[in-house]
Amino acid sequence: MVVEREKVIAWLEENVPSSRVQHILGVEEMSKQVAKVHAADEEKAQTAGLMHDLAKYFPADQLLAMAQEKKIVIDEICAVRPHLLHADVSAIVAEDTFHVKDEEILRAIAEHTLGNAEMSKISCIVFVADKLEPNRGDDEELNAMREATWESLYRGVYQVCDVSIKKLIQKGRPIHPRTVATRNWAMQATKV
Ligand SMILES: Nc1ncnc2c1ncn2[C@@H]1O[C@H](COP(=O)(O)OP(=O)(O)O)[C@@H](O)[C@H]1O
Repeated sequence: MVVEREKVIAWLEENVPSSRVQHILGVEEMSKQVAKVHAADEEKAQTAGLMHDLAKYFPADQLLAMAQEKKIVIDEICAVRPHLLHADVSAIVAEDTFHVKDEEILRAIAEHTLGNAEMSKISCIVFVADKLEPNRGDDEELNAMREATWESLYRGVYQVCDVSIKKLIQKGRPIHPRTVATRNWAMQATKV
């Protein structure tokens, strides 16, 4: 593995609640499996899955300060909801604390919540695994997205975007435009 897995798990056990560690391990495993099915680098997918939520429980002021220090663009929605920066900040922790240098892994961590148009396969894999790993539950909607993902990674991505957008609308929350761009891109990508 690119990083020392046991060290990351020990760090997570200190910094996130045990239910979140279970989710993270679920994302790690599902990322590896999806990578295998879709002929992507399994080790990179697994590493990005393991590290995607390092900063999940950092307080808002810490997320904002770390993002500012690294010159990450803090747009209007992230300014109002700094929690969305946990993805970018997790990539910072992966690089600074665990010395991850691989750009594809770092991008996959940074893109796991909002997605991005033109995502790499590794980014797509972590994006869907975060929403679909087994600890997320077992209802019809989740299972349909899982089926789609095994058949076509891009179909999985756009279906996950659809459901995320639908849930944000139901809760009356703002929708980050990057997730809309991700949906449109992934939908197009299923046709080529
Ligand atoms: N595309 C988006 N636009 C705006 N808010 C979002 C978007 N995606 C997720 N969120 C919000 O960000 C928070 C964290 O999302 P996420 O990391 O996916 O949640 P979790 O892993 O805890 O289920 C949630 O409150 C969610 O509503």
